[in-house]
Amino acid sequence: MKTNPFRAARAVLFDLDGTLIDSAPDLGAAADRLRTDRGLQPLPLQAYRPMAGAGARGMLEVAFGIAPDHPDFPGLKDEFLANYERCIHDRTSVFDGVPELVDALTQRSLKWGVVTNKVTRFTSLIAQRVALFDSAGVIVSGDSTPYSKPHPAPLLEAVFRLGLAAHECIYVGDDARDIVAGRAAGMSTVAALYGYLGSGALPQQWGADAMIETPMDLLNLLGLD
Ligand SMILES: O=C(O)COP(=O)(O)O
Repeated sequence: MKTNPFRAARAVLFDLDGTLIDSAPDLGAAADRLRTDRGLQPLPLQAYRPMAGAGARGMLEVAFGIAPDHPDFPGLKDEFLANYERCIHDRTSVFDGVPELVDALTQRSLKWGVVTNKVTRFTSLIAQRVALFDSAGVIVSGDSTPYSKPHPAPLLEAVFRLGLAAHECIYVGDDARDIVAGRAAGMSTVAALYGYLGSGALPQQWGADAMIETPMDLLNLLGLD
């Protein structure tokens, strides 16, 4: 009989923005500041929220409707990142249920970690300020390897640092690119439906092995509830 990969897991790796932390209010505020500094009307947080998982690219797309190939993009991106650094933890919170989930994993001797596309400059500020991350076995950022998700390299780096094999790990994320990366790395994947998902996303079509409505649903999947 085939082993259930969720029940045989030895570690759970998580995406950061939209999966462990609700950073959309600060990301949106940093982008909206660019608008108000230019005399434009502020936009509501709901406009920014679905795109918060796409970092600067997503926020500038909402604030100004521009893509990375636009000539103004690099300058606006630098200004956005400076704004974000100033407000990075003002309104950001850990999603309800995440601390309990992480406690349950560590109590059952499962390792856990973070694989994010956020660059180290910001990931480390958040890790320093949020106690949850003290028990993380590994934190891999978007610039920790030459590639970022959907490339599997950051996930494989996390697996290597944990001293495990990819098939012993689960990857949980709220974006199609998380599921693509997890599958390419040879992990079982879980789509976090409570996250940002991306505008107009159809997570049922991402090819994830499972979907969860809340962080604590993961315990049931792992057979730990
Ligand atoms: O900042 C980003 O690009 C998104 O970060 P994430 O991978 O934790 O969702």
